[in-house]
Amino acid sequence: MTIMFNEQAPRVRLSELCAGYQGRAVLHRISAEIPPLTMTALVGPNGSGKSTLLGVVAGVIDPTSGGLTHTGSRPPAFVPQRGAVGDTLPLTVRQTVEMGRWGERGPWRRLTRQDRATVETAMERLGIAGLAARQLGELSGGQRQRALIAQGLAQESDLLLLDEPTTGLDPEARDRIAALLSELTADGVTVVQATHDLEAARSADVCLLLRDGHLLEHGRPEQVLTTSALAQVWQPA
Ligand SMILES: Nc1ncnc2c1ncn2[C@@H]1O[C@H](COP(=O)(O)OP(=O)(O)OP(=O)(O)O)[C@@H](O)[C@H]1O
Repeated sequence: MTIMFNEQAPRVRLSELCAGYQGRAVLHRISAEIPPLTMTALVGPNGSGKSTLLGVVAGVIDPTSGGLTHTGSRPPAFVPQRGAVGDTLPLTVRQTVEMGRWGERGPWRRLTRQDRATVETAMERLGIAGLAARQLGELSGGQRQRALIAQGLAQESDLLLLDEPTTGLDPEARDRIAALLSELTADGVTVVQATHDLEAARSADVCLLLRDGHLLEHGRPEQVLTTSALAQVWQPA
């Protein structure tokens, strides 16, 4: 199925893509397009391959076969699941967010005034400017999550990939992030999030429903999030 919301080429095109880990096949012949300037939600039960697919789009996992095409000129910004990042690193919130600028600054990592302004804005947008000097390890899970999202934002990519960005957040923080992500798409960013948050999936422009590494459905939320899909994903037997 091809979904085009405008005349522009898809930001990412997957064709017959397969991927996995050391001989273990996880994704099976995934063909899909991620339209630009939209929010795409990856949904599916635990272990269905959402994180793996994000990792492939992020370029941290190589496909074993099939094609992956990016039309953007900038590398994607990838915000992995919080559990994948050491919570005990001796870093402040500001230092964590500053790491988002390293890709631009190269090996010397000397930040410009503009970089520092970008970092400040990213922290403000996530509501963590007041925590800038705090150690990451002293924060609550939700605060750390927001610091990692701010790091992704600071990369100023046109493609933001987030793995479960709202998991473990309180309703206020969840709403803040939902609003931020829709602002970003309006500002020219293509957003892809793996999510178990039904509200986030419903508010996406496109949903990709995965099960056992296969793409079952691909389309608008109202087409994809059917009663039976919801029963599989949100109330697993
Ligand atoms: N580093 C790894 N090495 C080997 N197998 C892995 C690795 N990471 C994930 N897998 C396997 O790949 C499959 C898909 O996992 P993945 O994390 O992509 O699913 P998911 O849909 O994101 O799940 P969840 O909703 O639980 O986050 C699972 O069977 C998992 O055990």
